[in-house]
Amino acid sequence: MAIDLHFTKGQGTGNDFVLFADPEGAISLSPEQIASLCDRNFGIGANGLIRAVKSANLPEGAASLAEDDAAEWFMDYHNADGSPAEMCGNGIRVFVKYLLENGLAELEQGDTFVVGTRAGVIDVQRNLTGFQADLGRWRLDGGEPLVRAKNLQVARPGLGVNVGNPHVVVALADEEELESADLTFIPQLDPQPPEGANVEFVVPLEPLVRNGVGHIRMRVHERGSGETLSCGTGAAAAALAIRYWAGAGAPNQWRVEVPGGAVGVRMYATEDGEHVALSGPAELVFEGDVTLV
Ligand SMILES: N[C@@H](CCC[C@H](N)C(=O)O)C(=O)O
Repeated sequence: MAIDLHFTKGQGTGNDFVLFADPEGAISLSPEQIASLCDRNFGIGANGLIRAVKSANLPEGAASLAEDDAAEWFMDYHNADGSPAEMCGNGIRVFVKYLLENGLAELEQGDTFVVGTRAGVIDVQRNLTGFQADLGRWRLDGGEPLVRAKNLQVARPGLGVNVGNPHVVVALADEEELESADLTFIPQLDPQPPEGANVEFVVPLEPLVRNGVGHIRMRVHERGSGETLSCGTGAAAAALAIRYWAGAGAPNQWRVEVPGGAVGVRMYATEDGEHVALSGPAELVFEGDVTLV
């Protein structure tokens, strides 16, 4: 049966998404249908697909409502290849912007909007550059696999960081090396994490710390999507890894440059452990209608 979708294209620092509203949870797309919508040659083109669905109307939403009954909306995120992902740091800002612009939610300055995701309930607030999302408690997870990428002469030790979804961060020598890495191929991890991982290649900028803020530049190969212009959770993982390697005295606030712009990362203590928050812009670009046959 054909499926008619009214969609919106959105982006945050060049990480781009196809969004559509399905409050009742009535539209179930196959991985192949999602991949065809995200295809840049044969579809709309995007790094991922976001379905806005009421938490009450999908099985994963029950955990969100149990965590916080204000989590009315669930961000059902899929990568460009159709695989589901736990979280998307750039996507959640675009998701909230989409709900607000379409009159599906309200958010006053200073208030917090809560969103259900497969990584738990995420708090989002407006700020000067767009939105800030509290990604919650982060953890070192995934060990220190060796990372190989085309054009990098030797394998490098990475650091596994989980910020709701899995990442491996690798520090490169300098910007020349960062530029020359060929990310059209999936970076090889040894050992390979069973769930796969997003892989961030990072260099510190000079000077690393300015006015108490750390500065790094990153490129990313996203699990299920390939190289993208930005990855919000990846930026958070990269800042956490660089701070870990830098040791005591490293800042808790970072500016992460990505090919599509820059995002902010902040680590702060809470009663339930250290959280990491991500801030950056969100933009809705165009709308359209598509029929999936
Ligand atoms: N681009 C996202 C991350 C999207 C999910 C990721 N590819 C995964 O599979 O974990 C971001 O901005 O965080």
